[in-house]
Amino acid sequence: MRFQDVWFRYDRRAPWTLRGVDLTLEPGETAVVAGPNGSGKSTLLQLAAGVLRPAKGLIAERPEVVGWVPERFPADQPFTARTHLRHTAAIRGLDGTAEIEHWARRLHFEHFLDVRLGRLSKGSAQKVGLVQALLAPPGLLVLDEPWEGLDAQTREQVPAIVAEVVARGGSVLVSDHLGEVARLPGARRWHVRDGQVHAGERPAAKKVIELAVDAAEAHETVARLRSAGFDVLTVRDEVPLS
Ligand SMILES: Nc1ncnc2c1ncn2[C@@H]1O[C@H](COP(=O)(O)OP(=O)(O)OP(=O)(O)O)[C@@H](O)[C@H]1O
Repeated sequence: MRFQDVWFRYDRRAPWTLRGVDLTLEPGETAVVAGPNGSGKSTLLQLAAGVLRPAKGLIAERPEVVGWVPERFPADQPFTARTHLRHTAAIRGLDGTAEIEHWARRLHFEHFLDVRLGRLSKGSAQKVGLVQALLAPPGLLVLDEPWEGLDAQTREQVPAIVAEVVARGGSVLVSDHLGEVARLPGARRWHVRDGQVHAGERPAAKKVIELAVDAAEAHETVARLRSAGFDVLTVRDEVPLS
């Protein structure tokens, strides 16, 4: 996907939010959008997702299936989570039953599938917001502050979900306030400031090494690895081989 000299403002008399943005996101690439509050991160993501249109310029080669997870999932709808997800699947040309069950199991929300969206907590609604973007494998996944509002268990899943989209050749664009970038190995950084976007270098290819330590030493080992400059991605209990 390519941004070609993209300009955007919310109103014809308003100042430009973004000016002359030129960017490329390759298939299989992840970019993390950073920048001060109000700099235009969400605006950039909405342009990428096709939710907003540029006033000038062009966004070329946007993949056909775009999964868009807004910062706040609009939960004021008269549907249950299941009905909402079924509608979304139908728009994608899918039956969706198997996909909805898969994601409800994986993100632990089978118990509220038949609860109306308006009655869900913010975090629960965010899960539905995440899943509606994943029912059909996205060629582009756009995540606006994906860690915000999600419970810890679901947050742990975000890097794995991103990795799965990328492994299928999809691209991922994610904004990040909470400094969780380190958990997305290989991600590029796009910095938004004063209406312009500066793309950082493509990071060198990395390998992920799994290692096991005694539970009592886990905390200290993580601290030692981090202080030595390594990105510690996950810490989990050992799953015994069956
Ligand atoms: N719907 C809108 N109508 C008018 N102005 C808007 C609208 N949405 C955002 N803006 C303005 O556009 C600018 C960029 O907003 P945007 O939400 O893209 O920034 P952001 O970097 O994502 O901010 P934050 O870090 O606070 O989420 C801000 O000045 C904001 O007030």
